[in-house]
Amino acid sequence: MTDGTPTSTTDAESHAEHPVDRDQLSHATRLILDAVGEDPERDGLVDTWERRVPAAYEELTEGYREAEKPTMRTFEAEGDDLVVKTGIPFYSLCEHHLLPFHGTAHVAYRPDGEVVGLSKLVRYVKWASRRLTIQEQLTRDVAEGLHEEVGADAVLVELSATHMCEAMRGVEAHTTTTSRASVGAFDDAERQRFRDAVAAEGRR
Ligand SMILES: Nc1nc2c(ncn2[C@@H]2O[C@H](COP(=O)(O)OP(=O)(O)OP(=O)(O)O)[C@@H](O)[C@H]2O)c(=O)[nH]1
Ligand SMILES: [Zn+2]
Repeated sequence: MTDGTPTSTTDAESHAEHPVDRDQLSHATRLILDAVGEDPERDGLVDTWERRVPAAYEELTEGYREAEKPTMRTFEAEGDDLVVKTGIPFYSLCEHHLLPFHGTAHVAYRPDGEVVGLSKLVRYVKWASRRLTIQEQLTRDVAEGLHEEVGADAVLVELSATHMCEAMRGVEAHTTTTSRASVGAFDDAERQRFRDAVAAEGRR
């Protein structure tokens, strides 16, 4: 359980609203190509630094921009039974190597008079993932973000991910890392229900 606050500070609130500077991204990409011994002017690479990489980075860092945050419409609903959603795919970038880590998110929340559209849980995880971060921080960002957005009593989040910085380079091991974060309290029966739902997802 990730109860402490991770040292990484990648939550959206810690960043001023900052539009992407496409020219700078283009310049930086050209420098990287040059630095690794490529010819940025060869046919196959001109569009890469001029257009493709800047556009890709703009998309992959949408999580810094509140304007891109999904609208979390809620509906009044009676009852406080746990809502559990498993198997949400996500893709993020590690802040250490700028390489992807990706996997599956599972979220649960106890409603407090309101529920949120189910697709919004998926959209929120995808949006929050689009930052440079570490897995533990992303897990906490999703838990705290959903708590605030949904107005839920309590939120529980589990992420399972594979890190390309471990798989493609460095230790060169394709492993799975699991992290959890929660806001509010859950009783034993609720935790068991969450574990059962996650386990059932793993068997699908
Ligand atoms: N806790 C945590 N560590 C991560 C995450 N993503 C990458 N790392 C680790 O960050 C560490 C960075 O270690 P450093 O020694 O600073 O960098 P490095 O020399 O590139 O390390 P190696 O990857 O071991 O080659 C590595 O152990 C990575 O596996 C993450 O999401 N959470
Ligand atoms: Zn990394």
